[in-house]
Order: sequence, then structure tokens, then C-alpha cells
Amino acid sequence: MKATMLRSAGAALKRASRSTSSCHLGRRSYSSESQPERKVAILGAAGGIGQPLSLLMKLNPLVSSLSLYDIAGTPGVAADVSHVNTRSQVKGFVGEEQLGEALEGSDVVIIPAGVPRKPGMTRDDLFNINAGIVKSLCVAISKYCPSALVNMISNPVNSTVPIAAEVFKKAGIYDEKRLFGVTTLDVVRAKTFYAGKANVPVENVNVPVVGGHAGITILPLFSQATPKANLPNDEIKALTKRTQDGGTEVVEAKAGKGSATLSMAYAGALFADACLKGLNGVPDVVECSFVQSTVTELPFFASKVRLGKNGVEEVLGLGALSDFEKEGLESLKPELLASIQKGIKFANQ
Ligand SMILES: NC(=O)C1=CN([C@@H]2O[C@H](COP(=O)(O)OP(=O)(O)OC[C@H]3O[C@@H](n4cnc5c(N)ncnc54)[C@H](O)[C@@H]3O)[C@@H](O)[C@H]2O)C=CC1
Ligand SMILES: O=C([O-])CC(=O)C(=O)O
Repeated sequence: MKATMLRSAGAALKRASRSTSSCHLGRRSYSSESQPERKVAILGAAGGIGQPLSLLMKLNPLVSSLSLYDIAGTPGVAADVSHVNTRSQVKGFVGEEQLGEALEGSDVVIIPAGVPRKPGMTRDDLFNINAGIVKSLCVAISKYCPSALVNMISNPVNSTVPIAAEVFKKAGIYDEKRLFGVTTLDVVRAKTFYAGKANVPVENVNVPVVGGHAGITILPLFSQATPKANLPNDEIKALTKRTQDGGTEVVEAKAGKGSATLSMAYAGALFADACLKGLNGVPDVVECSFVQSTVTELPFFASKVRLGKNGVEEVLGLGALSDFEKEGLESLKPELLASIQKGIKFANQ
């Protein structure tokens, strides 16, 4: 009975990693023996996101070495996760003096370190604490694994990604192809909410989400959603608002006990899997992500990105937008630009 349940959970994860956000991933499957060695480090691995994300990355056959770092608690998380019967070797690292070893040789570094929101807070209210945490972690990345792909989860993503870019520039190792703000959870939500309204199986749904990762800067493009459902305008507006407020919905439901952790771990695992597939040369791996961009006049912007052996292979354009989406795009620009500039200013202080 238990074995059957585990097998069907494993199959569901595999199906999800074949059909993730707005875009489709490579459909071939590989056995772990034929995969290259890949080290993934998770910084903030003992946290609400970090723990389930550590488990999900342990389940990923593309990972050969899993490095779990936090300021406390990682020996326990690593011992626990390490007993799972998959390919990767798991090691826990705790405290700044072990950060270098945790990072050395990493192909992908995932950062869910920092404080989460409580009801009534915006993501920007986390800036004062999280900006410093992200800055110091990125200084260490510059030193110990300068060519890793960095998946930034810590909020406010609209500012923490520009902070990382500035730190990497100062260290002389910045490569815009290797820095990603993780916005996959917005896509995950848009897909779920759309599937519910359109009454279609969520596994078949694709919805690109562009812009940034906070409130109105999150812009789902339901006009490009597939399968087509011809939903009326008021329903599209409601779906857009629900996607933009998805994080707040969870923060309020958790009533002071943090923000999305489980769905974020799922989304973070999907995005890291896409990065690993790209590194391994799987063709046509496309995901939405907040990256350095020329898609609009803003220096960073989330849109569909093709992933490859060096990280970003191509930042894809927005495609045709509805009038409602065009309006949304113009309205989000001032807030997104201010958040980007705030990050850049902080990093250069
Ligand atoms: N990008 C996205 O879509 C999402 C982002 N988030 C963000 O992810 C972050 C983490 O959220 P949770 O896991 O719920 O928080 P949490 O408080 O449960 O875990 C954060 C972990 O970071 C660790 N940490 C703090 N300073 C550190 C440092 N200098 N080095 C390494 N680790 C450090 C803490 O010890 C803790 O274990 C928050 O900023 C949250 O807003 C949350 C959900 C979605
Ligand atoms: O809402 C938050 O604070 C966490 C987050 O980014 C999300 O769930 O999208």
C-alpha cells in the first residue's frame, strides 16, 4: 500500500518536471547513471522552504552532490534527507566558516535564505534584513563558485536579484546568463487558478507570467494561456488579481507563521531542475524567470527564458498582449524600476 503511494507520488513529480510553468521542458528521460556529476547547494536549507526543497532536490536524479547550508540546523536536515534512496550524496554545512566548502564546485546555488512576511507586510518590508543576507551570500558565491547558476528565491526578488548582480560585478565575475530570480511560483499559481476556472486538467495548462515578483509587478498573460478557454474579461481580471495576491493569500492563511513554503519548494525544485537540464544540454528548456533583460526598458524583467549549457541561452519576448495586459505592463514599470534601483543602490553603498 505504502509502496504504491510512494510510486504514484514519484510519478506525479516526474510528470510535473516534464510539464512545468508556461513552457515545456525536454521530454526525454534519462537514467542517473548516464548523467554528469552536478553539485547543487541550498543556502537557507534549514528553513520553511529550505527543508522541503532539500528533499525535492534529493529526489532529483540529475543531482550527484547536495550541499545544505544554513546558519543553524543543517546537520539535522542533512542527516535526515541523506537516508533517502537516491543518487546524490548529501552534506550539511553550518555557520559562515563552512560556507566556502558548502559552495565550492557548485553548478547551481539556490538561495531561500532570509525572513518571510507576516500578515500586513509587503515583500519590500523584508528588504532591510534580506538585502544584507543576500549580499553576503553573493560575496561568498563570487569567491567559491563564481560560475554557478544562481537561483534567487529570497524576497524582495525585484531587489535581491539586482543586489546579486552588483555584488558579482564588483567581484568581476558577473555573467547575466547565470543569475535568475525565481518567479516559478507565480506561474504555478497562474496555472492552478486558470485550470480551475477553465475546467481543464492543470497538467495541460501553460501560462506565461512576466514582470517581477511582487503585487502588480506580477503580470500573468492569460491571453496566451493554453488550452484556450475564452474566459470573460471579468474572470481574467479576477484571475490576474488572485495570481498577483497569491503570496498574500498564503501569508494571511498562515496567520503569522510565515509565507508559502511547500508550494515554493515545489516551484524552486522545478526551476532548479530546468537549470540542470539546460546545463546538461537538454534542448528546448524554457521557463519564466526574472533576469537581466532588454525585453522592456527595465534592466531586469521576468519573461520566458530559454536555458542552456551556460544558463540563459535566450530571453524570449512578450508576444502579443491584450489591452488589459498592455495596461498592466505600463502600470507595473514604475514600481519594478524603483525596486531594482533600490537594490542597486544598496549593493553599492
Ligand atoms: N521567490 C518566491 O516566489 C518566494 C520567496 N520567498 C522568500 O524566501 C525566503 C525564505 O522563506 P522561508 O523559508 O519561509 O523562511 P524561513 O525563516 O523559514 O527560513 C529562512 C532560512 O534562512 C536562514 N538564514 C538566515 N540568514 C541566513 C544566512 N546568512 N545564511 C544562510 N541562511 C540564512 C534561516 O536560518 C532560515 O533557516 C523569504 O525571504 C521569503 O519571502 C517565499 C516564498 C516564495
Ligand atoms: O508572499 C510572500 O511573501 C512569499 C512569496 O514571495 C510568494 O508566496 O509568492
